[in-house]
Amino acid sequence: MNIIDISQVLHNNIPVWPGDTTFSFELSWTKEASGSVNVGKIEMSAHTGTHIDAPFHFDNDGKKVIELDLELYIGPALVVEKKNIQMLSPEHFNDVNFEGVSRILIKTESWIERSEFPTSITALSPDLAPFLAKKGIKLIGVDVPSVDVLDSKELPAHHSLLENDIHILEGIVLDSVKEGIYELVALPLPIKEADGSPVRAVLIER
Ligand SMILES: N[C@@H](CC(=O)c1ccccc1NC=O)C(=O)O
Ligand SMILES: [Zn+2]
Ligand SMILES: [Zn+2]
Repeated sequence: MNIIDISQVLHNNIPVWPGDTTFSFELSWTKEASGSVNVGKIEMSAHTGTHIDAPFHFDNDGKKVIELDLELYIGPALVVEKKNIQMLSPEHFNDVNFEGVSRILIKTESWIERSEFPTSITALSPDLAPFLAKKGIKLIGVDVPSVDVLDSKELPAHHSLLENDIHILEGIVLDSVKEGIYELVALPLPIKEADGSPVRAVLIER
């Protein structure tokens, strides 16, 4: 089985949303101190690295991570390249064949220097969601930290995706992935109350 890891590596210098909790992993007990084991402690924002958004992230009445259907995060996914576009809208997807897939992963390559949080990214136009929903899409993944422009407070793309029943995967790494259909596995952790969750996202070549 050929597995392509499309997850960002979590480390103590991983960039996070400006002002958000920084990522930290440290040993709270060492083998030397405890006499038996190393025990790690993690502190992080739910929106660090490769992660999913639960609707509760931007809608107080929205579903939390624990309520999400795991089927969304396992199954065929189409990878498409859409480079050098500021705002993706339906016209950019006229050439795409959506047959047999309910998940689409977009390789924008608009965040190249991943050691720093980006200053601008390819975002989604709010009218893309109804278009993708008509094509049968239930999950969208992007290689950037957000589906909206970074300074947006209204988050029109997030809301439009939710209204159209499309779930969000952010921060995937598609640098070495070619266009085509793969099996995606990107399961969120069952964190009660969470608005999002880090995932280990992989593509399986078929
Ligand atoms: N929408 C972004 C995260 C986001 O907007 C955010 C994350 C942490 C702290 C503040 C944020 N947005 C503030 O306007 C995401 O889904 O990851
Ligand atoms: Zn997020
Ligand atoms: Zn988001």
